[in-house]
Amino acid sequence: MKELIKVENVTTRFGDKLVHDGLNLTIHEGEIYGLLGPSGCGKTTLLREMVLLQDIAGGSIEILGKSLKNISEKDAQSLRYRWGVLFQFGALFSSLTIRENVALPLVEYTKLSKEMIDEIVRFKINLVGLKPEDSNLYPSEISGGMRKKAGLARALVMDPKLLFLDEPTSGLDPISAREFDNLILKLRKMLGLTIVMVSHDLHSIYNTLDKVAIIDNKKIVYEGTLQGLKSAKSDFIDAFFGDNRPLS
Ligand SMILES: Nc1ncnc2c1ncn2[C@@H]1O[C@H](COP(=O)(O)OP(=O)(O)OP(=O)(O)O)[C@@H](O)[C@H]1O
Repeated sequence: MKELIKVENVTTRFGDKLVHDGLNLTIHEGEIYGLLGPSGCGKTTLLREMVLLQDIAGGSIEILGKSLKNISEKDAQSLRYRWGVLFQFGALFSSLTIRENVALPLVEYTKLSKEMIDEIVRFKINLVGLKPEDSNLYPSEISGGMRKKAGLARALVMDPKLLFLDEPTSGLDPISAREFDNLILKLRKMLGLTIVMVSHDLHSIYNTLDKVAIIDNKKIVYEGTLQGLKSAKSDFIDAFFGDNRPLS
C-alpha cells in the first residue's frame, strides 16, 4: 500500500517545553489511523503539524509525496485542497446557514458556478446523513451530532483524499457516536478516503481504526494494529485498554 503520510523524527517545542521527542509513523492509503495517548501528550498538536497549522522544531513530515519543510505557498495550497479537516472546536460560522457553511470552501477556492456549487453541497449534505431541509438552518438551530455531520460535509466538499478528524465523537451521545462511526466507515469505502483521527472513545477506536499510534512520554510507544496491542507494554496502554484489549 502506498505511503501517504510519513512522520520522521519529529520534535515539537513550546518555549522550554518539549512535547514530541522524535516521533516516527507511517500512514498508508485507505487506512483509518488513530492517534491515541494521554491528555496533553500532543495528539492534536501532531494533527495540526500535519495540516500546516503548526511548525515542527525538528525532523520531517511528508504528505502525499510533499515534504512540509520550507514548502512553497503554491504547494501548500494545493495540499490544502487535498485534505479535509474536522477539528474538535472547528466551529461552523454561526451567521451562515448549514448550506452556506458547507459551500464556503467552494466559494472561496473555486470558480464553479452557483448551480454547480448548490449541486455539490446538496450531494455532500445528503452523504453525511443530513436532510435537505436541515441545510437552511443555522448552527444554533441543530443538535451537536448534526453540527458534526455538517462540519464533516464541509471537510468533504472539495473531494479530499485525506481526512483529519480530532475527537469526532466527543460530546455526542452514545447512539449518535456509533452513528458517526458507521458514517466514517461508509465514507472511507465510498470515497476511498484515508482518515487520520484523534480519539479517546474506546468504542469508536474498536469500531473504526485499522491502525494506531500511541504517544506517551513524548515518544511513540506503539504503532500497529489493535490486535498487536495485546503484547504491547506501556502504562498508558494498560490503563486505557485494561482487560479490554482486542483478541487477536
Ligand atoms: N499554542 C500552544 N502554546 C503553548 N503550548 C501549547 C500550545 N498548543 C499545545 N500546547 C501544549 O502542548 C501539549 C500538547 O497539547 P495537545 O493539545 O496537542 O495535547 P492532546 O494530546 O491533544 O491533549 P487532549 O487529549 O487533552 O486533547 C500540552 O501540554 C499543551 O499545553
